[in-house]
Amino acid sequence: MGANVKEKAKGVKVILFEQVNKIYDNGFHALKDINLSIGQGEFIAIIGLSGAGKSTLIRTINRMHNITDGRLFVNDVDVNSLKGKKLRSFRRGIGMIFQSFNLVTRTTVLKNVLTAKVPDLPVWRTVLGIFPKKDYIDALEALEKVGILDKAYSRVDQLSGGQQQRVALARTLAQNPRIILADEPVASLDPVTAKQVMQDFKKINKEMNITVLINIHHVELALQYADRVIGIKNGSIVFDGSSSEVSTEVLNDIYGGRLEEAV
Ligand SMILES: Nc1ncnc2c1ncn2[C@@H]1O[C@H](COP(=O)(O)OP(=O)(O)OP(=O)(O)O)[C@@H](O)[C@H]1O
Repeated sequence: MGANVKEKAKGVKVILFEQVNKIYDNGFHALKDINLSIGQGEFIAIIGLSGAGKSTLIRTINRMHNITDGRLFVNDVDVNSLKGKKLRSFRRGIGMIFQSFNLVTRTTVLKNVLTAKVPDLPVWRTVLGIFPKKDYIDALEALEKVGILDKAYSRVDQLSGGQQQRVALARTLAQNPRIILADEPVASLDPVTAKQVMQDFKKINKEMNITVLINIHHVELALQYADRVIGIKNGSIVFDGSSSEVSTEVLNDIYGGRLEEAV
């Protein structure tokens, strides 16, 4: 591990950024000299103004975005060196949750969760929609973990936004990930449902020791549920510490004095 990386991570280190920069093709410098070390089982909220670089940061971890320079390791694998089959299998080990759920709404909850198994199955099984018994058990267990087992045979478009986000979470769990990246997972939910979904994340984090990184605009939720907060401003990390260390001063720095708009 590089000596210049802040030792904030607890437990076994699973994600390591060393002097990472990301410059988009249009020349925009979105991540600047990022040094970060993240341990297995941490629950981290990434906060910052719109356009600060939060999505770019988490999307480099599963190589949805390539970094421009520096080094990025996940479980000691140099992420930038991955290609083809190895890259696809690496991505499957990392769950990704989006604000928009990304579900097939005109089919059942169970079928959506089972799609997590598709990459591992022979084509004939996926074409016929025939999954091994173990896959059904995994999918039903994942639904149970997020409290919507009773909805397994409901169509997704009959569910509320919060329930749909839980289906997305169950689909990710059925992939058996060690890391979950969530990009604004509660942004389109009402405050009560947003809390319930944050509780789901916390539960799977604690019970399954899955590392969770969440980009989030709701500062109060970030402080309530995350153990560690990373503040990003103009592509740089300006705060990295425990939620209890996040003071008004820290928030004013992260949000450039526009704190009232953030909380
Ligand atoms: N494909 C792209 N090409 C060029 N610039 C981009 C691209 N994607 C993002 N950016 C720019 O990079 C910066 C960081 O974007 P990013 O989406 O990471 O911010 P964010 O903090 O997640 O914002 P939000 O909270 O609004 O989602 C923004 O200025 C954005 O316009």
